[in-house]
Amino acid sequence: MIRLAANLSMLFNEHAFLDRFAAAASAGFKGVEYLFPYAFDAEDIKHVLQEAQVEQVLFNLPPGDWEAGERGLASLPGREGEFRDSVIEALRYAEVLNCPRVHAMAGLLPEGADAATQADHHETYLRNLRFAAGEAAKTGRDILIEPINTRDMPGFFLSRQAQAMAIIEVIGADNLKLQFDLYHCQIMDGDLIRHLERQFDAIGHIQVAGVPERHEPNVGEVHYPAIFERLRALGYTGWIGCEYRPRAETRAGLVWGEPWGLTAQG
Ligand SMILES: O=C(O)C(=O)[C@@H](O)CO
Ligand SMILES: [Mg+2]
Repeated sequence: MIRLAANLSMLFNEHAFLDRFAAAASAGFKGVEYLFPYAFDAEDIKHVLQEAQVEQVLFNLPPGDWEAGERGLASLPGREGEFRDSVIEALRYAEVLNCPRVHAMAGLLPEGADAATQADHHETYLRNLRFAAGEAAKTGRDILIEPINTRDMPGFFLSRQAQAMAIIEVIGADNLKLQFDLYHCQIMDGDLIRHLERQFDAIGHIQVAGVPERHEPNVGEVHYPAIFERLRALGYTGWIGCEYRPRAETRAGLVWGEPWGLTAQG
């Protein structure tokens, strides 16, 4: 069964944030995800989720100073206290929103980072992810890590699928999983279906977008019907987050999703 979630940081931006939940539901989405809930009271978001009858499927931990260019704290040496606070805060929202998983963004390496600095980030990342997985396990939630392409996010610490899989393996926590974003994988690693098959057991969430412009999935070089078919054959029962920038009005561009229950006409 293909279950599609609307990424409300990118889709339905024609509406104010709290109105995007109903807009997504009326287009056929059963779940929603977005970057961050923290500018809103958790109870207010819970209310719009319930009104729209959609599930909250994912959001990110507080990422540090986003406006100043920070992109997560999980691998940043010296920021461990802030990272721990971010885990607690995200899990507090997850509890209210009944969200089973949260994404811990890795953060950026300093420009020109030498091998010692990279090793320091790696060790910090491992320690922080162990802490996060331990805290999340207390309420039965998953922590996700996502390789992100370094064209969009230069310096992002976690950029390759193999790196993420090695980290998941070395930590060995059942609730530390891969956020498999096919858009990033296509740019950095390619070979999407083989990655999907090899990594299947580690996948906690999937995201899609057209490549290379990050528009609708039917625009660009990736043939998503073949990927959705393989997911179905593999027995994937998780969510697929639609994390792309619509070329024009969100609803008009949903034609690509009609075979999977979305409706392009309002
Ligand atoms: O950019 C992406 O891709 C995401 O999934 C965001 O949550 C940033 O990690
Ligand atoms: Mg993503």
